[in-house]
Amino acid sequence: MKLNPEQKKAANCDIAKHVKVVAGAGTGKTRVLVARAVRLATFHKVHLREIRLVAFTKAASKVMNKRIEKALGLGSSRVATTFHSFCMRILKNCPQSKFVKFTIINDKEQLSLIKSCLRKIDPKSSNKATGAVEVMSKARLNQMCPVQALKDRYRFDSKQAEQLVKLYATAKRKKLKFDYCDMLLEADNLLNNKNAAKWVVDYCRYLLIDEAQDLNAPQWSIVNRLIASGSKVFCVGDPAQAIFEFGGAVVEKFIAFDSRYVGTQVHHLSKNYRSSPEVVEFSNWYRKRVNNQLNCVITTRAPHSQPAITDFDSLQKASIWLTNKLKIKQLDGAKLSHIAVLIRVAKQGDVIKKAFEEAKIPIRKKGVKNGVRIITVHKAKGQEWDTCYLIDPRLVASHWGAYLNNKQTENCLWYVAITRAKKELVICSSTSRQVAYSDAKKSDNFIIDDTPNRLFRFEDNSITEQV
Ligand SMILES: Nc1ncnc2c1ncn2[C@@H]1O[C@H](COP(=O)(O)OP(=O)(O)OP(=O)(O)O)[C@@H](O)[C@H]1O
Repeated sequence: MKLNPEQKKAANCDIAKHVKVVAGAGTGKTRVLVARAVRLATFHKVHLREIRLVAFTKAASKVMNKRIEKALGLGSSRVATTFHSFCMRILKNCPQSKFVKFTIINDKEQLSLIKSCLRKIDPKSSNKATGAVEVMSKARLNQMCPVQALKDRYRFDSKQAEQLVKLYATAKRKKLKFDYCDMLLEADNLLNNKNAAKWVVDYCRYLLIDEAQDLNAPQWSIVNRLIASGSKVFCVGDPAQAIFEFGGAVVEKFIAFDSRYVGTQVHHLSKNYRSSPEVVEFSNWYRKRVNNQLNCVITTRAPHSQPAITDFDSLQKASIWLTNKLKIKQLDGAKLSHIAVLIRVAKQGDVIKKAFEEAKIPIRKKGVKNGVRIITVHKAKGQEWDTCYLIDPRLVASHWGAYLNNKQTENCLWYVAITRAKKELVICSSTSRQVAYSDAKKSDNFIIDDTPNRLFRFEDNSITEQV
């Protein structure tokens, strides 16, 4: 695996120390993480069983396992895993665990379980099922009281809220099921037992963590307990890409990691291997908006085209314009699988999908490889495409302000979105529509509207070409 000198220094540094790699998008953090795992196994002869690489999604862990396999020539490798399956493995296999028979509840089971609990406390409230699970999980992950959270959100009285929390917990236990939140919290509980922690450390003497800026409080607690029992941590992350605040992520813990564990080696990577200089210049401006202290990056890529912003007053119009653009690209022989449309909420995707389907533009899904990817910014994290179209969150039918995060998280989301583009970046914006951050006034400018003119070109929103 090719590494530049900075990357090599990080991947090969002292294995007796904790390491933190903090760097911008596209600088090869994931590559360094995989290189570290390979180095541990080859140069230091660490048994693969003792190396655990924690990725943010199943897809990311699959890619990492493939790369490790390629480098080590193994038949199969399970070094990389998600945090949740790591916890599940601990709970199922650790001799001190009481949960060896438990399995993960799937979305359908969870919904029907919570609905039946809601029916018992108030037959009219079963429509609150999806929201109620989210509210309870978020509160638990943020170490807040789920009863209070339910009361605040749904105006349940204390008795009803308490009853719901209890009924749901008992129903899950009875069925020997865990939800995602239980897995983290129970694994964390288990590791409070020193013997259990010692047993687990044998399977993660070297704990490598991707996207560490998005770890939540229980995940950090697990990491801290493992460190206390002897694990050495190598974590990579980027505070400008902290986009999972709603899931309880605490970026401050990643920022403070080296102060908490004195002696931690800190590395920075400055070269971007993903995006053209125009995209990098554009994204560096956003990076500074997130945090002026963060280092900007320089690129190794060839120039391409300046990012474009096109203005629309409705999502329908933007979808038709996009359809036309993609037809032209298809005629020019572009591979549709190298193109992504990045949306904020699934509802935006429904409108765009409908327009593409009517125009017979293939959309990437199971069985369709050469199709355009329509994907939320959250899911797009860690991925890259030649061309990215970004859809302004203001371009939705109604309630457009309701789901926006606070300003800081919005800035991070834009940084993540922009930095997925390798060559071409087009923003379908809507300056005529207002937007409200959760922590600011409606009259506040949305981040895109503040972008300096020198960093982008305006693109006409009319459909001129006949396709
Ligand atoms: N030394 C290198 N030589 C060639 N290509 C590289 C090098 N380092 C990274 N790359 C490529 O750059 C791209 C970005 O790398 P990677 O995904 O590891 O970055 P990242 O820092 O994890 O990005 P993000 O923060 O966006 O997830 C990938 O296509 C990767 O293969």
